[in-house]
Amino acid sequence: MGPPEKMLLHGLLSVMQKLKGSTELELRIVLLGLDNAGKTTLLKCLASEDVNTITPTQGFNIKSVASHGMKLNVWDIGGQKKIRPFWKKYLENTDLLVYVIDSADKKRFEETGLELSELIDEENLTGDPILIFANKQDLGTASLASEIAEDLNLHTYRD
Ligand SMILES: Nc1nc2c(ncn2[C@@H]2O[C@H](COP(=O)(O)OP(=O)(O)OP(=O)(O)O)[C@@H](O)[C@H]2O)c(=O)[nH]1
Ligand SMILES: [Mg+2]
Repeated sequence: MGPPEKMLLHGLLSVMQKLKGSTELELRIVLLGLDNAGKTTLLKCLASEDVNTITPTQGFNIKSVASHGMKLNVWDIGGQKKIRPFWKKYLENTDLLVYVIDSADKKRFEETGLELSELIDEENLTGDPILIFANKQDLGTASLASEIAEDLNLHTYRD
């Protein structure tokens, strides 16, 4: 697992522990985002698996990872346009949504922002934390997380 994924995992687990208390031992985490954002790569990093043979996800992948005394059931859903209508059905009973963005794909910020705003209207998500992951920060052309937040109007989202 590379340093960014380690930081992500550590950060999100401490947030989840605070939100849910220390009693919750199993969490359902769903990864969503446009195709090519890096969701499957993230899933494989979290599971300490090789990331060199990844192909676009046609349906979904699920992995269970033990970490920080918790069992994380991580769902990675394909982001291609034809799969997006099915995203909603994975949100039921979700503890955390991680929305992954390719920070270097500026021409698709509008598209990813629209998909995100549709997800946020889903009632299955009400009250659940959402983490927006500005992925591919290693690329020279990547936008900063703060620029993405502004582009996607994240400040307009509440609760
Ligand atoms: N440079 C760089 N490339 C990355 C990073 N994460 C993923 N990639 C690359 O981005 C491409 C897409 O990665 P995937 O993990 O397949 O993306 P995905 O979101 O699962 O895509 P779908 O399954 O189609 O929804 C692959 O070529 C990855 O190697 C990253 O942090 N940096
Ligand atoms: Mg994938």
